[in-house]
Amino acid sequence: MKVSVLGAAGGIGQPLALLLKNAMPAGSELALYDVNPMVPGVAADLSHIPTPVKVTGHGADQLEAAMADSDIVIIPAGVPRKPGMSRDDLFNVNAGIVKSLVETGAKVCPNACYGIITNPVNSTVPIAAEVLKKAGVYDKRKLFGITTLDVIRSNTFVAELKGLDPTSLDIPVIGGHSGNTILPLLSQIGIEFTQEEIESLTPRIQNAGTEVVEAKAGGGSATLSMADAGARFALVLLDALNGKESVICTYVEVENQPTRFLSLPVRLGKNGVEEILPAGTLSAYEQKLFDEMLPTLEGNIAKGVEFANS
Ligand SMILES: NC(=O)C1=CN([C@@H]2O[C@H](COP(=O)(O)OP(=O)(O)OC[C@H]3O[C@@H](n4cnc5c(N)ncnc54)[C@H](O)[C@@H]3O)[C@@H](O)[C@H]2O)C=CC1
Ligand SMILES: O=C([O-])CC(=O)C(=O)O
Repeated sequence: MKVSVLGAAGGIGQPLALLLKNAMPAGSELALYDVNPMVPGVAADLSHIPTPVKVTGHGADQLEAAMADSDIVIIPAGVPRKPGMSRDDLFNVNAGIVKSLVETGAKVCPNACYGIITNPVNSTVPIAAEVLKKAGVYDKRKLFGITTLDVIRSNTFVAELKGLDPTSLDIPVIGGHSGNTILPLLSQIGIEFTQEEIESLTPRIQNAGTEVVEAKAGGGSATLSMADAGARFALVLLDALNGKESVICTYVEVENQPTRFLSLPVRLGKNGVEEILPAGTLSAYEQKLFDEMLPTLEGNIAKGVEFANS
């Protein structure tokens, strides 16, 4: 299988490529693309690690070669937030980047699965969907917004609070990937919380990205934890394409839901999305937050669709 990473010289791209180089199955290929001219050097650097994964580096004018025949395309290309910015403030720059990358993918890897990391994810995934649709190659089973970081943060924060092993947790997080659209379902994991604990954990999870942006003080947003989350997602998807199914929360096109795109638990298999699972029963608190965030998510989706079709 071939995985391409677009934006591979960046803060997320480099550690993500490292994690993939060390964990992808023997015989697979990792193609790294970036507009930053150092990307062949990132590939040369990684290629010295003795794992049976071939790494290639592709500079600005080699996007087609990087993406050609990819089975999975992971996109962290674009600008990150600085303190005081919302993810939506990145739209003007990042929407065009995602649009043009996916336009090329539609030509050279029409059957690829896409994992979108570039923010604002709530809008960049609908952009990718519309671009692929226009090109006549859209398969909604193969387009994902990567929201795994929200899940691993939830696991970490709950484990810290309750003195548990974080690797024993897999907390469902539904909705989208920004502020109040991120909805962890703490009522579903068989752990007792006081309402006070829930009302402190939930906003901490929703604002965890901002916590990192502020702590980095102008130096960017989460890169290392996102690389870990991105690698987890890509490896689960690779396994699924190879026949080993898993369930993971991810932002996909859905049916019979209040919005066209939503993060839900999804069963991944050989064709990408095999089944979108129900969110299950929400507590009254979670249902209220879900209902309240819908207009924001709907607006983010509409903005992406409009941009892609303008
Ligand atoms: N989905 C999620 O949970 C998360 C998403 N993000 C998002 O990921 C994106 C990347 O973040 P970082 O890696 O920290 O930024 P960065 O600035 O360190 O790296 C971005 C890379 O993209 C490259 N790039 C820019 N335009 C490109 C193009 N047209 N084609 C290919 N490469 C291009 C840059 O040269 C740079 O190497 C941001 O939009 C950020 O908001 C960040 C953390 C979590
Ligand atoms: O907060 C940001 O801008 C980056 C991001 O999406 C996250 O860390 O969840």
